[in-house]
Amino acid sequence: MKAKRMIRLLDNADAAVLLLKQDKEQGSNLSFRDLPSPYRKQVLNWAINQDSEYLELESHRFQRLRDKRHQMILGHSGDRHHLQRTLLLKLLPELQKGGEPYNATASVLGPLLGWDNCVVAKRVSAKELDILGFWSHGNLKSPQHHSLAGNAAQNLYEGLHRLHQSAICREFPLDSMISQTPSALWIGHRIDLPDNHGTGHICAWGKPDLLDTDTSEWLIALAADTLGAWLLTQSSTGEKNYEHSTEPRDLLTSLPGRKTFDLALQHAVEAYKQRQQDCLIALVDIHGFSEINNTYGRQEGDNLLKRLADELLEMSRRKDQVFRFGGDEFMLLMPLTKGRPPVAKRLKAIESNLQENHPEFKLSYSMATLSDVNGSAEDLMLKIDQELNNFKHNYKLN
Ligand SMILES: Nc1nc2c(ncn2[C@@H]2O[C@H](COP(=O)(O)OP(=O)(O)OP(=O)(O)O)[C@@H](O)[C@H]2O)c(=O)[nH]1
Repeated sequence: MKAKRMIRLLDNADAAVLLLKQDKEQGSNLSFRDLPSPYRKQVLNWAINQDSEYLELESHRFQRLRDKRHQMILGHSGDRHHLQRTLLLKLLPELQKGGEPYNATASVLGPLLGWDNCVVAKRVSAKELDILGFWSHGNLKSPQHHSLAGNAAQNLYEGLHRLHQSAICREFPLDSMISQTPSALWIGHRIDLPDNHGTGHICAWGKPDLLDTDTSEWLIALAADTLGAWLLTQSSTGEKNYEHSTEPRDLLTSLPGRKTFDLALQHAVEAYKQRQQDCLIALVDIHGFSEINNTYGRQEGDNLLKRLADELLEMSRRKDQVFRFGGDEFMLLMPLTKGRPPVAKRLKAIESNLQENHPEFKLSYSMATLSDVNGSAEDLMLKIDQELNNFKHNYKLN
């Protein structure tokens, strides 16, 4: 077939096509002619003067087919709008089906990326990963459990300011998944939820087949955000199934009481186990409150309890909860986002506010996080009780 007739046939193809005969341009289709002129020059220069199998330009990857005299150059577009649409149109129904979401993400993202391997992992503890989605050379593999130590993704979870990373596989000889392909490129992206940075990560390694590295990174980030958003909707609908307390609020302070605290702590423990959502619990007690009652009368004691309840609510963020645990004891439950909130400093400020009317007013307090006690509610209560006793004991000594 004559070159011109052939090229006319390819005019409506999405791929950009350029035909050369003995290094002379024979024709090109519309998609090729639509490319910016510097691109076209670069492609022509590569086709004539260079031998590499592929040429990657910002949004295209060019490949050549040749015999002794002819060359056909084919350019595939890594058009991001198209990729975004494809990812979302495939991934959302897959997630909706209700299967394992990490695996669903790997099953859609793997073929779309076209790298040899694509992993979607969940961090199950500070030191361990579950590889729940593993797409490798065209197949989905069974889940695996891995230690985070030595894993290429380890840096993504450390410090948490590094959302994205790329490296060469040989840099991670201890990572058994990628050590077989030492010269391959590895790229990874962390999955973040608003209250839980580092829920998991997505990575790909091997030879990029369809997309250039930039586009792959961008697509992985999009998949990570989509999966993160999905996990978030699941966890909030999950919370709707939680048992709610029917305990009436405390009449004096309007705060929820001890039974509600027990339930809230149970929920916090579940969130810690499922999503590694850590939480700080603080027990706050008025030091020598019976003395205050005796000196100023119970009415004044009541007023003080109300003031303290208001101050504790004021120092709390939207996600924190304050409970009247009983008598002059209050409990704070604070999901952790960026490290520990300065609870002791805030309690000192409350103390000095209330000392304006009652110079003898002092608070005793103790606190612990779920991660301090490996997620055990019982150990947490024991720890904060013990520490409160120590605190009070120290007051008496001073
Ligand atoms: N005004 C008032 N007092 C209360 C209320 N509930 C409990 N109390 C009093 O709070 C006091 C708590 O006593 P303790 O647990 O010994 O506490 P404390 O005197 O602060 O002693 P330490 O905590 O060891 O410093 C008791 O005197 C109770 O009668 C209330 O609703 N209003």
